[in-house]
Amino acid sequence: MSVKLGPNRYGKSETRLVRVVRDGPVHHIKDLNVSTSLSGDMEAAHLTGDNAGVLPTDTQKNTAYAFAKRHGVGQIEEFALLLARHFVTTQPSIHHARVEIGEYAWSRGGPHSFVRDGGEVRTCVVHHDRDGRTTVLSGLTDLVVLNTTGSEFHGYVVDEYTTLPPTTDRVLATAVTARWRHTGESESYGKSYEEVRRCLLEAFAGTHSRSLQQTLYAMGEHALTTCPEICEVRLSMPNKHHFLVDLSPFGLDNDNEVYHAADRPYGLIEGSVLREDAPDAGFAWE
Ligand SMILES: O=c1[nH]c(=O)c2[nH]c(=O)[nH]c2[nH]1
Repeated sequence: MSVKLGPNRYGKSETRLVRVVRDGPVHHIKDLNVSTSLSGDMEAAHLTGDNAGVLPTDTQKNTAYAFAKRHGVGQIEEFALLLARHFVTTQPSIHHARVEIGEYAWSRGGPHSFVRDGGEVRTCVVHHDRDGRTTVLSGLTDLVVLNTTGSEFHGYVVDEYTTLPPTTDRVLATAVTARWRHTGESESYGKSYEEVRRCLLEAFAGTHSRSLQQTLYAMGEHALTTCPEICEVRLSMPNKHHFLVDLSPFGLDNDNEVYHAADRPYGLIEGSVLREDAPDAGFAWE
């Protein structure tokens, strides 16, 4: 039997990096989770154990720390691009770099004191290859949102297993994971991020929803029609079901007031919304 090496990549995942900038008595922090993944001439490493082309994952981690000191950490997309370009341009054996960063937000509690903001994480995924092709995704995870009305679900398929009652007024709640693709390299990733996030929230709150699918599309559409620098939005939204509790055993009615917030199972609604003329995504989503 004959076998061969298929697609492969390697790197250091989840390097936790905190950069403090000491501006006199006022300090600033950036709190990152950096994952690097490299690929290229790795046949020898896999087939014969020859590591001559392998940049150790430990070195990849060190590079992230050294770059945080040397270059500082601005927008996560820019830091990811810096690292990706460095690996590809300095190592002949490395043909492609993927750098993913999550940024945890902290609010100021004092000149040198900070309070972690909720569970929401800003994210990016950057690819760069030796032909100079670069792609940038920005995004967020765990943006938890809830509407107490303005959501219906009815008119769906009913078969012999359907028990779900139709509703014209329900709680709609989800934890949004969103990623959006930049058409080129952006001038201002920070401003772009704030604007896309604002659009997602505005559409979630402002859409009279007949399903989470319809809300998902409205969110992507609003971001794309407002932000010219992006061409595709991918959303993953668990339907965090809120079930009305039957209070009749206690002689109480329940007119959409008391719910059981179930954590599982949950519906998972996922989709992509893109411009008609969006350029080919290439390796952006890999
Ligand atoms: O918005 C919804 N979409 C569905 O596809 C679905 N399925 C379900 O049971 N509840 C819901 N809600």
